[in-house]
Amino acid sequence: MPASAASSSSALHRMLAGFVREHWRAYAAAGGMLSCIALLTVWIPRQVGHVVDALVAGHLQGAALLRQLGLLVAAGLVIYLLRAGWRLTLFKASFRLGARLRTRLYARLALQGPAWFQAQRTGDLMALATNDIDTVEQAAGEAMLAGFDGSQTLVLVLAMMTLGIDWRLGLAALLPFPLMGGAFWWISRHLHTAAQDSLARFGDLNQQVQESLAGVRTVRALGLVARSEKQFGELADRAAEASFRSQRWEAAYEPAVGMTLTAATAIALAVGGWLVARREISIGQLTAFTMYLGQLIWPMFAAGWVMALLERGRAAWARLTPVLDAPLTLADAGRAALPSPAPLQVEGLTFGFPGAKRPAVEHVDFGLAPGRTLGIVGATGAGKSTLVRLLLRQAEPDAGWLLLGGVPLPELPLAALRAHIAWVPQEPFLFSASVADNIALARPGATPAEIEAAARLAAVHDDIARLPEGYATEVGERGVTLSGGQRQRVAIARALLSDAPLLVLDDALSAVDTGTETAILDHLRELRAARPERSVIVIVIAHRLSAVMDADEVIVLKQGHVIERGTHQRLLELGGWYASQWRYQQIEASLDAA
Ligand SMILES: Nc1ncnc2c1ncn2[C@@H]1O[C@H](COP(=O)(O)OP(=O)(O)OP(=O)(O)O)[C@@H](O)[C@H]1O
Repeated sequence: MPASAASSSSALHRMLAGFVREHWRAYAAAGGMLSCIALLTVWIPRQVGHVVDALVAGHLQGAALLRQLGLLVAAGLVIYLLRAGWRLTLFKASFRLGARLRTRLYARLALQGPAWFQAQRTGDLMALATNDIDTVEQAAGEAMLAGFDGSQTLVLVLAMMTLGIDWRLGLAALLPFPLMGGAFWWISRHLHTAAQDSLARFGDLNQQVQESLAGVRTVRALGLVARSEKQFGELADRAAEASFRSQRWEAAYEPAVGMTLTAATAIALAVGGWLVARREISIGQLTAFTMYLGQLIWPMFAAGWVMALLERGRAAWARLTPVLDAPLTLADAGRAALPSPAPLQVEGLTFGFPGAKRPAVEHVDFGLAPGRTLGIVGATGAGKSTLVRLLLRQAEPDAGWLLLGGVPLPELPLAALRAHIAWVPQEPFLFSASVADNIALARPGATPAEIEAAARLAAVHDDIARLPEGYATEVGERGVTLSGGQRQRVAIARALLSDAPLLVLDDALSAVDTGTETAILDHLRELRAARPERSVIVIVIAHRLSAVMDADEVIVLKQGHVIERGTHQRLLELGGWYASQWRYQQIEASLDAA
């Protein structure tokens, strides 16, 4: 076995052992049921042997015969019930492992920053969350129990064959088995590599699906459908081939079992026939012996199956652990409580994306008291969204501080920080759910009246009322497609409903017209005037300066630096970038109106 396979195998075993220890009751219950099944299973041939011998000798008739047969049927029924019982008990536990791994993966992803995601492929991460975790789950469920069941059946059946019937016959029939062990070892080695390759190809295919779907409009518009189809076809073929190779190695277990058992049966009949002729064993005993041989099929198949499941589990675990154990780009160790109201303080903030020539923001300072509004403007690429990323702790600053309520952000629990901020990005995401559910996302218990009130504030109520089923209309991937401006306003309604004390509109009004923009900003102002005690901080990032003209302070960013700051009036007087941009936008607006 290659070194990597060996280390992934021991890592998988360690993880599974920990899980079994934790859920020992479920495993013990399932193991107990399997032991009863095994005992009953070996009892049946022995009983059949006695019945055959008694029939041959003419001792068994009438009610006694019926009773014996009834006992056999009852044993079959109990076996059936116990089999259903262990499956239910065990699979419940292994599904829990799958759910736990998915949660762990998800929690890990939530704590990684942009630099880490840049090095990952979305399709691969999706494959890990689905296919690879399913595979590990099978190793914790089917593989563990089939392994346990197979081994105990093997021990019991062998004991019955050698000690219960005749040890010479038992040993002779076992002669072909070491050959099968060798074949299993050889098949497993190849299966590990094939399984790893198959999982990786599935990841590639997933990645292509993800990219194709995300870029389907571009692909169509550029007339690249044929090229994209060809690429997809090639990856699908490769994934199918890799899966086939893995299945082929799995299938190789079966003939190895079949050939071994045929050889063992031939030897048993020859040696057994000789022993019967010498009257050292009875015909009934030979019958029972061949039945026992038949019962070895299950442990043999179980061994092949378990090996296949474990090899696939190891391959999947080897792909999962680098993601699960990747060093976090964001630590979530903060335990400080967030004071309320919490002013925001930004001091000497500097951050550069990995590999970038210059920082995206550099030495940025500003302070925002509760209840105040800050406008952030600047040319595209000036660093506006990067500031928000740092505020949401999607990335860590290289230097400087962000403090909320006087507490540096890393000292706050990440969940508390993110719950404190309602962030509306330029291209908000709507989930496949109703409009109402999308708005209520941040406050699932919100009443329809509260949802509607938020939609009115975001100036989207009338648009929603015109949808086929109003607020119940499904939107997102599987529903009605809303326009960019409608999506932005639904997201603003979602943010307003959340009641978070810090609202960030990150170019979130870019797709709405100036009239609607004014209406939303007026609503916001009225809302804050009506509830001054909430003292919400608002940060408005915009290209259109009309969106920030009422802010308490506006900062102008250029190449990551604050080049101008002040109120709208003060900036106009300054006669710099803001003033010329304002004049330009005024002319543009009057031309549009004309
Ligand atoms: N994920 C990233 N990786 C590397 N560089 C990035 C990344 N995101 C942004 N940048 C760079 O950081 C700088 C600031 O980008 P940012 O998105 O903050 O600008 P912005 O002012 O919000 O621009 P826009 O108005 O176009 O949204 C730009 O030079 C941009 O190219």
